[in-house]
Amino acid sequence: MKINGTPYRSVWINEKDGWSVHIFDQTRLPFSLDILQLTSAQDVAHAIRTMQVRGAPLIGAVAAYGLALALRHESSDTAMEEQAVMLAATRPTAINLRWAIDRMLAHLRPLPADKRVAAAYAEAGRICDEDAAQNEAIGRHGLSLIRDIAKTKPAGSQINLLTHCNAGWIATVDWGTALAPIYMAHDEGLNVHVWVDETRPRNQGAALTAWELGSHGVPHTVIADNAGGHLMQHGQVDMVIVGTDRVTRTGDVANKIGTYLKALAAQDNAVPFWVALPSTTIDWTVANGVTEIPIEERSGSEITHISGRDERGTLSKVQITPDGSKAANPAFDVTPARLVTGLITERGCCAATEDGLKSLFPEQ
Ligand SMILES: CSC[C@H]1O[C@H](OP(=O)(O)O)[C@H](O)[C@@H]1O
Repeated sequence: MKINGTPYRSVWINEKDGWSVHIFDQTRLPFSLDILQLTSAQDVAHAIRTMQVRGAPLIGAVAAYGLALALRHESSDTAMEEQAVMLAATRPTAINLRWAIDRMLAHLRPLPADKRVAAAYAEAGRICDEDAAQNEAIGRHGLSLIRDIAKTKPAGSQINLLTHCNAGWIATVDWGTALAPIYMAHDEGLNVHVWVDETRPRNQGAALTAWELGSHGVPHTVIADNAGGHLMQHGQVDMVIVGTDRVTRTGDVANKIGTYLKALAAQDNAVPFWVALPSTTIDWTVANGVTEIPIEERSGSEITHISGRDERGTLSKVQITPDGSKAANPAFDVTPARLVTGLITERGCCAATEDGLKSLFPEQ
């Protein structure tokens, strides 16, 4: 996507040296656009753990380059396996991370050690190109849903969408998942408006989705996480569209904490609840999301403290809870398939069911 007219992806190889990896430091957005140069697998692991880089497809792509960086240092079998385990362990919920590492290992294990570095960069590049193409396709399929909503409303009236967290281009290599259809609808002239859940505690909505939509000129309103149900009760939401970190073969959806509550409110108000995902986010080995998907528990300090820009324009962090108060911070929840209207994938839309997914992915 473009930033001030310049096209960017959210991960790229430094053209000056041809091997170091560039990402945006997403913990500094929306107030500062800082490019981070990653030169080792340890740099990549730190960036993923601290959420300088985040978003299910993107952490998979960056971890793939992390393995390439590791192989530049040492390309033996033992070193490669050890670094792969280290990178895969950086965050537990998004299946894309495991998927990307497994794909890299399957490609690299058969190769002699002296061929692995070049092959790793090439495969990581393919992972990036495929993600961007898949998300563009998700955009086209999701666009048809938004067009259908437009047909049910008076010509030109506002189409109100609600999204949770950030599933935009900066959560992927390009285009995004939940936001891709929104960008395309806006670009073709549909009158879309987005309710942006702030998405406590890391505020990916308030900081990242709002920044993305504002940069692209898409009308949007940031709301408290707890406001969505009220808006749905008052007919202010035509469709909920979110991303995901892992979808089971039966259609259960793991996503940022709070998604489940939005799905409950959507069902109670007969608001369509759609989930956008590339097939790299499907975990075909898991049937029951609630009992089988590992939920990341992050530091309580993300609850007790909040970051932002103060009145002097300085990025700072302040405490918002009393000294000594405990905090619990599950980072994801699982929305049962029964609450999901449908899934938007690169191959089209389907029901959030095993048959629905198999209809699009019969090879599985
Ligand atoms: C397109 S995947 C976006 C997905 O990833 C986010 O999690 P995090 O910001 O913790 O990496 C969130 O669950 C989004 O829906």
